[in-house]
Amino acid sequence: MFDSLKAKLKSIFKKGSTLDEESVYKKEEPKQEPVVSPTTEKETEVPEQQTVEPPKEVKAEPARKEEPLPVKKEPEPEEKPAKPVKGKGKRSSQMLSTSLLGKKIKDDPLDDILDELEVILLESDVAYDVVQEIILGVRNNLSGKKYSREYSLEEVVELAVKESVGDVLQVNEFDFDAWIEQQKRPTIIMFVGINGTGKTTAIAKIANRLKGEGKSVVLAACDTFRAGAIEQLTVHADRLDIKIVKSQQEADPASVAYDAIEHARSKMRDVVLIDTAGRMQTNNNLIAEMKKIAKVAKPDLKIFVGDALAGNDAIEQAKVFDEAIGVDAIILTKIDTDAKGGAALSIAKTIGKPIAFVCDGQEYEDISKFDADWMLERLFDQAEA
Ligand SMILES: Nc1nc2c(ncn2[C@@H]2O[C@H](COP(=O)(O)OP(=O)(O)OP(=O)(O)O)[C@@H](O)[C@H]2O)c(=O)[nH]1
Repeated sequence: MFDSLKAKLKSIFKKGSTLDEESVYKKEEPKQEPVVSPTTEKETEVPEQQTVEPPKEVKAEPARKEEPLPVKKEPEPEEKPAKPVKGKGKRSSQMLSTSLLGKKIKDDPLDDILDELEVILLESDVAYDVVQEIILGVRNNLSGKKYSREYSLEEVVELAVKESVGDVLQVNEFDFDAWIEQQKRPTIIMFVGINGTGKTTAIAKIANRLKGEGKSVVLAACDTFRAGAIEQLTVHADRLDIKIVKSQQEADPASVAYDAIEHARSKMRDVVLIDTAGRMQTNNNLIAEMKKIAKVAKPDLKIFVGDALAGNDAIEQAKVFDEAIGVDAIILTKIDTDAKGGAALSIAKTIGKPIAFVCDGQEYEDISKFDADWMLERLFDQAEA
């Protein structure tokens, strides 16, 4: 998963270690007052700096003035924050130097690294606007800042990139489980997307998940365009022992949705999952059909299912469905075979809709809730393994 992007990012972090740095030294011996660096964000070290006063034994030996003890040239106490815990919650600002000593990354080599990062992200199918936002974030995190000597530049660059990517991912998150608990019964969820993206499989995975939580589920086989689609959903319904409402091929899909919802209402079922036809998103009939189903079924949630491998195309498809019926959330499939990660990184930001789940295989259990930490762990922490 995301292997190519991970490997390329790793090469960028390594370049961090060869970055030109300039050491920053104090201009003159500080007096006893602590000097606060402009980049200091926490004053937690102040007490330590105040105790820089001579240790006890010096006080005890005032007479030895004639032979001064060698004064340490570097009395400047470096701040001692905990070593970075790679991953969760770490901010690059915690690596900033709070003392007069530190190191700064020079701007020219930083520009080279950022240029390379831009190419890597674009090659990985990250949407252009999202790439620019990530680059700007990294620049803001690194440029002109003074870092504690405690960290290698490799660590500093990695954390700056990770933080910037995390900011882009954190735009909006969607807790499906919490959401569904607050809904009326039956809750109606409609799935849209072009064919072959894994829509039917994703519906089966969600159905299995809901069933596992004790909810009763009805499937609505509204892809009446393709006979195979009805059969495929029926196979899942049988395997999962879930009710399916279906009709003949070429029946009106909106009427199938209506029947499924009526069935769920009369039998007091919890959730109706509506499968819809695929085809290309540019097909006007398809879009008209989606609008009609949405009008009749009045879904509580409309989920766009996109194939992660499609990269920027998945984003374009999502836009079309969003304009037509208003998408509320996204499921990205086949993430297990996606080396680039571009769609996962940029679809939510570009469409302004959250990724609810990602699917990473063909088994019912191969579905995970998506959030920024999930993505960051796979892109960065596993890259160190
Ligand atoms: N590797 C992998 N394969 C998947 C995943 N999700 C679905 N597939 C496979 O992708 C193929 C298409 O999946 P479907 O669920 O039939 O796709 P669909 O969007 O319903 O397609 P239509 O019925 O043609 O509209 C199937 O072979 C699935 O087993 C996934 O997360 N990972």
